[in-house]
Amino acid sequence: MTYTKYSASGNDFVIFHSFIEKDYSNDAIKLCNRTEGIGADGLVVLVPSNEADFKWLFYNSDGSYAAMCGNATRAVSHYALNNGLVSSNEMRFLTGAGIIKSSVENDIVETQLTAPKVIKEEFEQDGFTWYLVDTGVPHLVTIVEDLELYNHELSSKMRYEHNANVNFAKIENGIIKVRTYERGVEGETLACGTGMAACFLRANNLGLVKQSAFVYPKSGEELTLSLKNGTIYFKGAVKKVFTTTI
Ligand SMILES: N[C@@H](CCC[C@H](N)C(=O)O)C(=O)O
Repeated sequence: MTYTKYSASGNDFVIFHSFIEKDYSNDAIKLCNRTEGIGADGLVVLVPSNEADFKWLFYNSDGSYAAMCGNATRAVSHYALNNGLVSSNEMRFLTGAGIIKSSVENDIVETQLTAPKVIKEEFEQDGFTWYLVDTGVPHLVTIVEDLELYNHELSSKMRYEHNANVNFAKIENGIIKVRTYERGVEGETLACGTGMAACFLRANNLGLVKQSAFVYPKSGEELTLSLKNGTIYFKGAVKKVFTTTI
């Protein structure tokens, strides 16, 4: 079997394609293991679809299934074009959260995420003001003055109480810096696309950023998030790290 490892702003994935649609959660646990496997935050398997160019099956590194992963939408688009699974640099593919549209220009990929849904408006808990939104998967967002306020224990507690990923965001001069605790990785990752989208939406709702903004995750890589007709567009570079046959 041939596997490709990608990094999308530091959020890393093992990707392969197959004609067989089945449960790949055990493969995710083995392949994503950083000591005995390839090592990644998630596994994505591309399978055929009658409705779109292809369908994806996404798993977190602990084997849990997730409906969406923003960074993986960018990595997978690049992979599909590079492996001849699509004939054009513009494509649409089916995820657990719905259809994703994307376009690839060299290493820069822009995807249109699924329409966001607010789950819970502003509420107070443990000394922070939170907002809960589904940008394909659920995300808690709190806006802080200092990203050093990111707290692993609190994030882990909030994650289980709300069954959501947890984001701390700092907004300064119209740019957003984000730290995310991810479900299914059970720790902080270098970037989370749907998390950045949730922080961007919250900041836009509060009037702190315009319809388009630069967002920097923990890795420091630059992403552009834009809001057009109620949907979020997510743009940035991806990197194919290596391909291996095991
Ligand atoms: N890293 C992803 C999100 C992956 C799914 C998430 N961990 C969950 O289980 O909700 C992204 O870039 O959006």
